[in-house]
Parts: sequence; structure tokens; C-alpha cells
Amino acid sequence: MSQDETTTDAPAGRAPSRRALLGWGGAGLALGAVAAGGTAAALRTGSDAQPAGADATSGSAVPFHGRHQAGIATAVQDRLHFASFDVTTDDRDELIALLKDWTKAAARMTAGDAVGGGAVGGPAEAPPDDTGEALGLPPSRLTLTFGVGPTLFEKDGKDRFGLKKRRPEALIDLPKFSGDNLDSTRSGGDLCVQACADDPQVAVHAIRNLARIGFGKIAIRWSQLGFGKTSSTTPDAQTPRNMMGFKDGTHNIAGTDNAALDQHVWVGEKDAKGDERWMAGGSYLVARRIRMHIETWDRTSLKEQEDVFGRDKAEGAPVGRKHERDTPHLKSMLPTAHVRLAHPDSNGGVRILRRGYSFTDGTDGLGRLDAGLFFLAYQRDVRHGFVPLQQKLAANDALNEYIQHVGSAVFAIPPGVRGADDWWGRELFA
Ligand SMILES: C=CC1=C(C)c2cc3[nH]c(cc4nc(cc5[nH]c(cc1n2)c(C)c5CCC(=O)O)C(CCC(=O)O)=C4C)c(C)c3C=C
Ligand SMILES: [Fe+2]
Repeated sequence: MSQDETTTDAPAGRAPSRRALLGWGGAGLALGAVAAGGTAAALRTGSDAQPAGADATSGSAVPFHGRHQAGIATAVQDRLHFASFDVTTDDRDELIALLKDWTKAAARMTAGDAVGGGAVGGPAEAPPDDTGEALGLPPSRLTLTFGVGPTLFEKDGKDRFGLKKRRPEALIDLPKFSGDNLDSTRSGGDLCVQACADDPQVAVHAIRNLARIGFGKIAIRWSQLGFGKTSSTTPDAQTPRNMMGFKDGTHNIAGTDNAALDQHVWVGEKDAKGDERWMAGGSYLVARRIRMHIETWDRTSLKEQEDVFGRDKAEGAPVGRKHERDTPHLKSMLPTAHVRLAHPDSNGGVRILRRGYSFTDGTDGLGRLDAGLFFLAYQRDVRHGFVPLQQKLAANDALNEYIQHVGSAVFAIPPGVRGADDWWGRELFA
């Protein structure tokens, strides 16, 4: 498939787009989103223009272009398909062409349109540009968030794409933490795409089509499906529960809290100097596949479960308090309680934006669920965010008896795509 075939808009009379197939039904959904209170968000154009607090109707589209990539501060969608890719080509120009093609396809899919010339209506002799399983589905708040891993800059001592000097200092190789049992086939990666949507079919379709566009240049290294978001960037909405039955995401950074986002999540102009300038407005992502020993947890008393977190199971209130959002009194919790250890007051003010999902990937052959938390955390600098937090949790957390980290990756997340001529990673390759 040539670049033109994969990226150009459908010519008149060719394939109908997903939006066109939705017809007036789709228009009705969009209007519904506006009428339901999303007016301001719908009229703005940046990806950070639909903050987490904005009304987020599940069928609507999240703007793709903006200063920051969507899918970070954006209100958390219900489903995830996360993919990590190995770059298989050695050719820098081929990689750049792929990123341009990806960006065009991502802009279309997040708007609810089919890739390239669409899934139907094209020449009968050629495979269609789009695989088709999202035809007729609304945009479903699809966001596609793109990142680059440490091995894109240097692998086995080789500066593969002339990017070595551009590697940000904050993009470290994560240290080994106590208790880690990492599977290399579920870890690392040169590139990543986080697809979040309210419909799993829309998220899966997006990753599948990006992988297809990249055939011969990239290969999926590992991927993770997620359901049941385990964090919230919308404090006004009901906090979701994780697979352990506890409310998860109560004290997270809200997508509307610009001061906290600037302080803890976005890479600032001052952070990104010289060869790192391309990261201004971006962020750093740590992904950890954390398996839960669900069967052991399910045999643990309610008292012990609550002690492990330092919050009660029903309301999510901190120990000794009544309501979920009451200020915790950390000293009332056990010294090993997860919340006491992870709270900013125990860590010199460190905060991260959590955006993880539950997973259940069948059973492990020993009759145990392969289930847990696919932990995703965004931060301004991994060295001052995830690393010190995880060092402390790995050493002291009572939760460790019930979990094990089995996959790990870290990615630099470039700033947002500014407009139709911009593309994922443009400033990195400039
Ligand atoms: C290194 C960072 C963290 C890892 C890894 C982690 C794993 C993990 N967490 C839960 C469940 C909960 N976590 C909660 C709070 C919480 N967790 C972290 C960090 C990590 N968690 C932070 C920074 C916080 C916020 C602490 C605070 O400021 O109060 C909670 C309580 C509710 C909430 O605020 O979200 C739960 C529940 C699991 C199950 C897990 C690994 C599987
Ligand atoms: Fe946690």
C-alpha cells in the first residue's frame, strides 16, 4: 500500500467514512453532546480543549490537535488497547514517512472517520485501506497517544536513527525494583500507542490499523487490553473500583487542575533545553503490568484488606474519616499502608497522574486468573515521579503480598500535534 493510498482523504464518490455511515444518527450524537453541556469543549480545537471535567458524552470525538496530546488529561474513557512496537526498519526516512502516515490515520480515526480511502467502495482488486470493524460506530471519545522508548535513541550501542543526542535525560532505563518479576516479552519497546475509547472495538480497530499501516517497518512487541478504568481524572464523577474492589483514583491529578498538570505532568519550556527542546509540552509515561494474586486477596479478611490500603472498602474514606474526599490522617494508617506510603506528604510533594485499567487475560494454567492492574502513570520527570514512589512502595507496601510487577516500559510522550501539517515526533526528527 503506498503512502498516498493510506493517508489521503477519500475522493468524492469513493468510500463512505464512519461519520458518513452514521448519517443523521452521528450528527444527533454530536448535537446531543453539545446540548448536554459540552458546548465550550465542542467549540474549542486543542486536544487539551476537552479537559477531564468537561462533559464527555461517550459517543463524541475528542479533538486530536492541540498543545498536549489527548489521552493524558482527557477524561478517562472506559476501555484501553495499549501497544508497544519494535521498529524493524533501519531507514530514518522510512520511519519518518510512517510517523506521518500514522498521524494522518490517527487524526481521521479519532474524528470517527475511516483510514485513507475507507473500508468499502474502493477498487475491488485491492485490499481496502481500513479494516472495517469500526464502520458505523461513533468516535467513542477515541484518543491515540504516541510515545518513544529509550531503544529508539540507542540500542545495543547503536545510534539507529541519528537520535542518540536527542534522548532526554529524564527518559531513563527504569532501575530494577525489589520484587520485580519482569517478562521481557511484555516489557520495553521503541514506540507506543495508547488507544483509549468508550467502545473496545474502536480502540482495537485503531491499534490494528496503525500496525497494518506500519507493516514491514514496525512490529507489535506486546499489547495490553484494559477495561474498567482504575483511575479518574474527573473528581466530580463516581470513582471507579479496581479488581480488588476498592475505589481507585480518588486522589489523582484532575484533568482540569492546570496548576498541578504544569507542576507534575507537562514538561515545561525550562525543562526542555537544547537537544531536548522537542519535549516541551510533552510528558513521560511509565507502564507497568501488575498481576494481582486475586485468589489470595479474596481469602483475606475485610479488616486486613482495608488496612492494606488505609481506606475503607465501601466509601473509600481514609482511616478514621467518614467520606472519600476527606483529608487523610496518614499517621492513623499502618506504616505499611499503600495510601500512607504513596501520599505526596510522605514523598516531598511528589505527584503523578494515574490512568490505568484493569485486565483479565484468561487463566495461567494453574487455575488462577491472570488479572490485575495495567498501571499507567504520566509525569514531568520519571526520576522525580514514579522512581522514588515505586522504590518506597517496593520496599514497604503491605500490598506487595498480593501483587507482582510482571511487565514494564517507559516512554517519552511528545507534545501534541499542532495542525494538519504537523506529525507525531516532527520536532524530534527536525
Ligand atoms: C508507583 C506508584 C504506584 C503504584 C505502582 C501503585 C499500584 C497500585 N495501586 C493500587 C490501588 C490504589 N492506589 C491508591 C492510591 C495511590 N496509589 C499511588 C501510586 C501507585 N500505586 C498513589 C500516588 C496514590 C495516591 C495516594 C494519595 O495521594 O492519597 C488507592 C487509594 C485511592 C486513590 O487515591 O486512588 C488505591 C485503592 C493497586 C491495586 C496497585 C497495584 C496493583
Ligand atoms: Fe496505588
